[in-house]
Amino acid sequence: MVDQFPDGFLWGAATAAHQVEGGNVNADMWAAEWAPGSRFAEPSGDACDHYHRYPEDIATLAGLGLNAYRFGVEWARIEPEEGYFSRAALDHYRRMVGTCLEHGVTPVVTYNHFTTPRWFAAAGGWNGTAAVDRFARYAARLTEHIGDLVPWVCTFNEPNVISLMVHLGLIPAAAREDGLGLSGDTDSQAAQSGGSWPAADVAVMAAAHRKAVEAIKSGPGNPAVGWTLALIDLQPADGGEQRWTATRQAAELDWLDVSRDDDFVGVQTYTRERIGPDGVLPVPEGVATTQTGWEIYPQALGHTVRLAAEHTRVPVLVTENGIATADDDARIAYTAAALEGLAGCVADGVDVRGYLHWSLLDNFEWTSGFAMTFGLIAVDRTTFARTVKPSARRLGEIARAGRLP
Ligand SMILES: O=C(O)[C@H](O)[C@@H](O)[C@H](O)[C@H](O)CO
Repeated sequence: MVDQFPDGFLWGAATAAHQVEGGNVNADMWAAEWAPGSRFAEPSGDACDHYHRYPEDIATLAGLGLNAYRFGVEWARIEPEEGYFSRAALDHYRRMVGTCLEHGVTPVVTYNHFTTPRWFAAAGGWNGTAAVDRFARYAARLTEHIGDLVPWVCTFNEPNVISLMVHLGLIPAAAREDGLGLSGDTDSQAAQSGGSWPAADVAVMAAAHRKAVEAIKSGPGNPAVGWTLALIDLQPADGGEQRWTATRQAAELDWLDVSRDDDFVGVQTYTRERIGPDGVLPVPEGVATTQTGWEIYPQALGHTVRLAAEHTRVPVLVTENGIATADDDARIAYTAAALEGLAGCVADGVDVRGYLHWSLLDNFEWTSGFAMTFGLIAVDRTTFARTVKPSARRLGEIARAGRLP
């Protein structure tokens, strides 16, 4: 069994601003959580209060033996009103980066993880005329303030997520048109779940990404820049070859094409979907699934990392991988099997730079609320007290050893 990882490999965990910080009142998503008929199981509210407790959480991550932390910056805090940039918020995120560096933890910073300021969503979101310039201006202003300290920047988290859900038939094609801007079209599922999720059109998101990369590259520091992609391990089932080819091309390969001009591609994988002639096949009876109803299929990661590397020819960073479960032994087994697949990639010469587990904390899983527990650390929903799970210690041991047990 191959089990070795290269020196300097990034071992860590990931979070997103809206899912852990709390009190994100200027975000489009916040409004949608409280809207009548909202699709959210519950509002994010204080989430994990990470906005205040990040020093403790980063210290815990470092104490476990992990050396990297992927977190998101909340645009709605940085630019609560169009053209007005909050110095206090910029300073907050510079302190977060500083806290990572103090603990010898490499910060991997995501500039946009689904949520946007209300004013941006109200202006049509990603299909709004000035979306590209607005995002680039925000990226430039943020880079000016933290760029000198940040070695890894993800412009977008899963810009292909809506495209993937549309092509897998998980949300209505209508989402393709309105780009989930606040078009007032409350019928479309995603519109009810609020805000401006990424546009389904790769060209729209690629344009915003490319202009942001230029802004970041012309700022202080010399970060590696890329975006992260939701890569489900799509597999053709009997008679599904044609549909599989079309789905993979539109929802994954077209987006990977964009990464060819980047410093790296962030791979985010949890499971597989089998594509039959009429679409996604249900998980067979008796096959183990997660709290989210996904098949427990850790082998998916090795498959998608190989796909991303072969298709882009750029280094791969695993920016998300994990399992929603209350059974922490299942999390330990899942992570070990996923890492085995990743070690196989490394042994075959695939340029993999790191593994960031989703998630550092049990957190706000969007419309599912807090019921889905992906965390290496449990969070008491009343006191916010943190409890480190055995899976966190196990990942720390693997990180320290740089190899699988
Ligand atoms: O994929 C996403 O939607 C995000 O990147 C995360 O925000 C999720 O919480 C995670 O993937 C588990 O679903």
